[in-house]
Amino acid sequence: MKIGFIGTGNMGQAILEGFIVSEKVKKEDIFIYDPDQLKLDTLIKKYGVSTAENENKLAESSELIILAVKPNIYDKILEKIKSNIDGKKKILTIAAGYSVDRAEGILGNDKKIIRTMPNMPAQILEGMTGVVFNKNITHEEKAEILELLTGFGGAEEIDEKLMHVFTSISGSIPAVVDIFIEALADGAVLNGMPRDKAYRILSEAVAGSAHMIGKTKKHPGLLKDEVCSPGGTTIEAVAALEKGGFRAALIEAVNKCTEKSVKLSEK
Ligand SMILES: NC(=O)C1=CN([C@@H]2O[C@H](COP(=O)(O)OP(=O)(O)OC[C@H]3O[C@@H](n4cnc5c(N)ncnc54)[C@H](OP(=O)(O)O)[C@@H]3O)[C@@H](O)[C@H]2O)C=CC1
Ligand SMILES: O=C(O)[C@@H]1CCC=N1
Repeated sequence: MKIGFIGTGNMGQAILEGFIVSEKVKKEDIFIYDPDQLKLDTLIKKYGVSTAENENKLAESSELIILAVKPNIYDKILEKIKSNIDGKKKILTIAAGYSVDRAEGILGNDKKIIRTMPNMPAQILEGMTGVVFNKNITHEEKAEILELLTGFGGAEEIDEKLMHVFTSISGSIPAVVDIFIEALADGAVLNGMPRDKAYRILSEAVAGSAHMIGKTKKHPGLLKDEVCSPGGTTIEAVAALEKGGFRAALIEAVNKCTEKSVKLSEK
């Protein structure tokens, strides 16, 4: 399948890298367009992909078009390329708060639209992508797209009304985890550990703890209890977090993030 990227910023590049590293897509089948020529030149050199003169040329030569620009220019770009989108091509969106309805409103409800919410670990094949298909995507096409997206991590079809909260707990979550690890490393540095060593240890310890939840299927509260020895070290950390409002801050973070996705969808 010929795949075109409109926009090769942070997320576009992460997906591009995911396709190449996973070998799900041949470099000859990838086209990219971005107004930043320097960015294009770097990516062409790095991945051996091709560029297109503009958004319309890219749409003409691609069967699947990935719109990887900021949400505020989605309408403009879709308007621009719509004459090149027939009933066979597929448009894949990745923007926060950009509904299937909105894309259909511009392209027509006879077009094939896939709304996704990927996340940055796609670039190391450990991404998580939420997917919504419009009614024009066939059963076979759904399987083909899910197979493509699982090349760079997990992918699952979700109900579109859950896409706002999915954005909070998957699309945006790398930033939350990054802050969490950075702050924990500050604590380690405070106690004399070199920062690079702390980051290396934390990335393993945090990944392992996260995998425990998925693999053991135990309740996270139970896993926490198993770590807290009576009168031991961990319960001191737990007490400090509760005192600092850690849980409330995280709940509010998910809530605010979800609200913002809703707001973006109302624009
Ligand atoms: N970053 C993330 O972790 C995630 C992002 N997303 C979604 O991905 C989308 C992109 O975000 P992100 O990658 O972070 O943003 P970036 O700003 O990093 O990337 C957007 C890219 O699009 C380029 N661009 C601007 N205008 C055009 C145009 N007319 N044609 C082609 N390219 C254009 C920009 O160039 P220039 O910089 O020169 O303007 C930039 O390179 C957003 O819709 C966001 O909601 C979804 C999940 C996770
Ligand atoms: O911050 C954003 O709006 C995008 C969507 C999810 C992650 N980054």
